[in-house]
Amino acid sequence: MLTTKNLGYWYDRPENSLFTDINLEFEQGQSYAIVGQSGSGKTTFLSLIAGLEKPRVGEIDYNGHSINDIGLTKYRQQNVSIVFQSYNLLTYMSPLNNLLTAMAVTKSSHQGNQKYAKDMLRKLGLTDEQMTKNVQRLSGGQKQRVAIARTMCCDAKLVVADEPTGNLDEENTPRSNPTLPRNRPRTKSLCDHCYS
Ligand SMILES: Nc1ncnc2c1ncn2[C@@H]1O[C@H](COP(=O)(O)OP(=O)(O)OP(=O)(O)O)[C@@H](O)[C@H]1O
Repeated sequence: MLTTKNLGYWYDRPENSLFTDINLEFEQGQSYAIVGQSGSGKTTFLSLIAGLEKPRVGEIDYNGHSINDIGLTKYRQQNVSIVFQSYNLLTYMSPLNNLLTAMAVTKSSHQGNQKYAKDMLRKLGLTDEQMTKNVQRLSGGQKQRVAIARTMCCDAKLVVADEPTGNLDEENTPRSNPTLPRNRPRTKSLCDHCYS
């Protein structure tokens, strides 16, 4: 379980806090959606629970241990996989090599298993031809699907996805495609002025 305790964050000055006193519990095996207006701090909040940034105030516990005490790098390496808004793919490589590299770096149980990586890319709708050409030659939606496939290959205990379907068409989003995960997210507003 992941718990946030009185979480607060600001970039420049404390009086410009993006959010304060965020107390949430995320249970194992569940999907959650964080919703809010543009600029309300969703990406910032995700970067805190992914261990990319330290909170200014409060604490994040993972299975009863402060992620600060675990060490943010260790916490990330052992538990977290991130689907970034901007994909963060290795642009000089093919989709397949992106997956194989991530599987090696994270010591995935599927490390070195090309068939597993290819099957995952196929599941996400990439053709055999697309998976071996440079990722720079893919569309935004195709890159996003590679980023999702990469996450699925890495045995992560916690997947943090920032607008993972933002560049996908209707057919490739869970709402309209019954073959994609349909876990209904529990919706929570990030802060008072957000809508849900
Ligand atoms: N590195 C930074 N330095 C200073 N301010 C930042 C930085 N990153 C984000 N901000 C500001 O913090 C606020 C929240 O940004 P964030 O990206 O977390 O919002 P968001 O809710 O994810 O937005 P969107 O839905 O538009 O992606 C914004 O006003 C943004 O300008």
